[in-house]
Amino acid sequence: MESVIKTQDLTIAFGGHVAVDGITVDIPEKQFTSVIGPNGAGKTTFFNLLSGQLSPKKGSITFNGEDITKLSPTKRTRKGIGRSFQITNVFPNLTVLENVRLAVQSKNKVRFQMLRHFSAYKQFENRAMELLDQVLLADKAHSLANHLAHGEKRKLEIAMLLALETQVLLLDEPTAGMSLEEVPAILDVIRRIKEQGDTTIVLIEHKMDMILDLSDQVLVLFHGQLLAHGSPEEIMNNETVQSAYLGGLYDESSA
Ligand SMILES: Nc1ncnc2c1ncn2[C@@H]1O[C@H](COP(=O)(O)OP(=O)(O)OP(=O)(O)O)[C@@H](O)[C@H]1O
Repeated sequence: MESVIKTQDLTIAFGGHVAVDGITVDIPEKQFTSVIGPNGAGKTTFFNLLSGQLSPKKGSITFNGEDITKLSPTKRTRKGIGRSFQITNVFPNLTVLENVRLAVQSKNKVRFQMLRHFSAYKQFENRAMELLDQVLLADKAHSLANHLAHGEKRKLEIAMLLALETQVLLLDEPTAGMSLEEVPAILDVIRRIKEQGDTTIVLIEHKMDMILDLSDQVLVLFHGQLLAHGSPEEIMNNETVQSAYLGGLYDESSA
């Protein structure tokens, strides 16, 4: 299987604290990779290194074989690594549909003047509607963005991210802060993207049932290091993982 992202000895420290410590890993193309680990394990920092928000102290990242270690977040997005909060340029006083249409336009690098052609405008709007359908938010297309509930805002972010049509999606706890009723809809959205089969998805999550259900590969971080990686079954049966982390977590979540 081809790797789309490879990291080599990726390391970053904040002060004396090594938050990501020598991570060497392959993210396979068109697969679903989850990143798990206890609080403070370095998951978000690892994402920040992949998306370019942070620069490593040591090590490298390649994307489709090209060294991107020194590229800015914007350049990485253009190359095909999309991360939801990078594009959270949600305009609160525009409608949901207008927000997604603007994201579609930005992907197509279309300036305002071109929109005088009604057909171009309509084409982008249709694409935006398709995306809203995909994230189960079509019924809110004409609501103002700032009138959305928290879970709906996360769906809008995902629609805007999908508008960029990046090869890789980095999703950092997409269900965080959601009410229990909102979670299944987001799960559904993520499952649909996975089932379409052309996107590489990397997900940080704490919800183990979600990870076991969706993942092809699981990376376990612990104190900034890659403790284990493998299929969900391999991870569940890995004794080191169980004693370091999963045992406690599972007891907690099934209690
Ligand atoms: N900008 C920063 N400055 C200083 N320390 C930081 C910074 N970002 C992260 N850290 C520290 O690095 C470590 C890893 O943090 P990180 O947020 O990556 O963990 P995480 O696995 O995503 O945790 P959580 O599950 O709680 O989100 C933590 O000890 C955190 O306090």
